[in-house]
Amino acid sequence: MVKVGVIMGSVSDWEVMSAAAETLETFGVAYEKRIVSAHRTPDLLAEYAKTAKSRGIEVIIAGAGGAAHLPGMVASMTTLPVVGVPVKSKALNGLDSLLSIVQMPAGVPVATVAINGAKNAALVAVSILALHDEALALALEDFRRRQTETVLMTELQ
Ligand SMILES: Nc1c(C(=O)O)ncn1[C@@H]1O[C@H](COP(=O)(O)O)[C@@H](O)[C@H]1O
Repeated sequence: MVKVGVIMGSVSDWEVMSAAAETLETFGVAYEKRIVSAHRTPDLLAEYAKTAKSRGIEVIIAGAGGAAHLPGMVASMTTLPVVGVPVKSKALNGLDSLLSIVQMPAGVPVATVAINGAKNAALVAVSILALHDEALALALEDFRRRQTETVLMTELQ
């Protein structure tokens, strides 16, 4: 059953957002990926956000660039946790994306990761799901252990 919704404002975001998909696949988390835009497909956005919970989605990862209203608008229409990924823009290097996602008014949160931080967005989703999934929790601990080992074993040339 699909647990995570990975949505993005444009097909052009996929280059960045595919890292979230790959990470979810590594952990065996079922996800769906969709293009949904607050600006270009506002009705679809409302439908997606309002039906996600009843469809069994537990976390939404939303990536967008520039005037990145998508994550905040989704968050306004669901009580599911929404993780926002500011996608690096050409004009302002993603600072516009970051600020428009992170500066939410109190009461409607978007958990915002770094510019192009799609991998970390997936890891946030995994850690949320792991709260009630023992196997996933063990896999996450194992991931962290292996990551630490890799750093400790790395020798500078
Ligand atoms: N920020 C948004 C939204 C939204 O927030 O609803 N919809 C599309 N976009 C963004 O526009 C950028 C350029 O899109 P195009 O490459 O399609 O012109 C993308 O990074 C997308 O996320």
